Amino acid sequence: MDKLAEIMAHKREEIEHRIRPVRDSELNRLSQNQTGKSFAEALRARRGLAVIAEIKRRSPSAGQIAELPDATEQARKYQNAEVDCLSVLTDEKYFGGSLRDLWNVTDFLSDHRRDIPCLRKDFFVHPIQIVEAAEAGARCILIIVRALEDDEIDRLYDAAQAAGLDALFEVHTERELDRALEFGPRIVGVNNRDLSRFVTDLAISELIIPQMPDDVIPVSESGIFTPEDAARAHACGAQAILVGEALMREEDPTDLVKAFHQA
Ligand SMILES: O=C(O)c1ccccc1NCC(=O)[C@H](O)[C@H](O)COP(=O)(O)O
Repeated sequence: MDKLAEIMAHKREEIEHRIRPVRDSELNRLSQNQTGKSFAEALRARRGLAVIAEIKRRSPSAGQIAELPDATEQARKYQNAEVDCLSVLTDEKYFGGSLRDLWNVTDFLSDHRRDIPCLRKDFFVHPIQIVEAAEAGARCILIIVRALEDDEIDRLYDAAQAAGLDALFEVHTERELDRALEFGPRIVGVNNRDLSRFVTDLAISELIIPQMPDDVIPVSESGIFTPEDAARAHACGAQAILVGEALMREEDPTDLVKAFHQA
């Protein structure tokens, strides 16, 4: 079984005991709690290349990346570095994150009056995860096109919109982009990493991003380490990059974020 399929199978099992019906009225109530900029607005507000900085302790491809007892320490570094959005990995088994991390990070940001929208980075299969994301203060969820059936994508995107959240549609091939566009997404990320084989290649963004329509915000994700990598993403049309490992390995990510913004 490839790694993404293994993770999705685990996720379906993990959330089984939390599944319950999620009504539109509950999602609409959650949408009324949203304050500040949406995820899409924060990406559009940046002149130059926007940076979505990820809090990522470990991953299946890289192994251990950072010892991080408290996710808010990384959020503080990212806030000081003036990133545009955060991505908080909440999967425990494969990435060492938790929903508690997301709660802590969004509490930290609101205590410091910082309007930095957060993505709940997890493997979404059911609207209950969207309820959890909205309750924990996320402004965006992830839809991995390859991992889901059309009816699941429909259900997740409807629920996200009803809860007032954006959705980052993630694709890795031209066919997946065609599928994603059927749902009218506002934000589409091209994952440069093949999640089955863990080969990372920025040429995937260079192939797919130019094919996106003008009303979509294109994001290049994974394998971006240097300002030159960011410049490649920007040159092919990315409005934003999503970066985990490179920023997590910096003691102070400020200079690297600045270089990414200017790439
Ligand atoms: O990163 C992995 O090894 C991975 C494996 C299987 C599923 C998802 C995976 N990563 C999720 C991501 O999309 C990345 O964390 C994100 O794009 C940042 O990537 P990077 O800058 O290369 O850390």
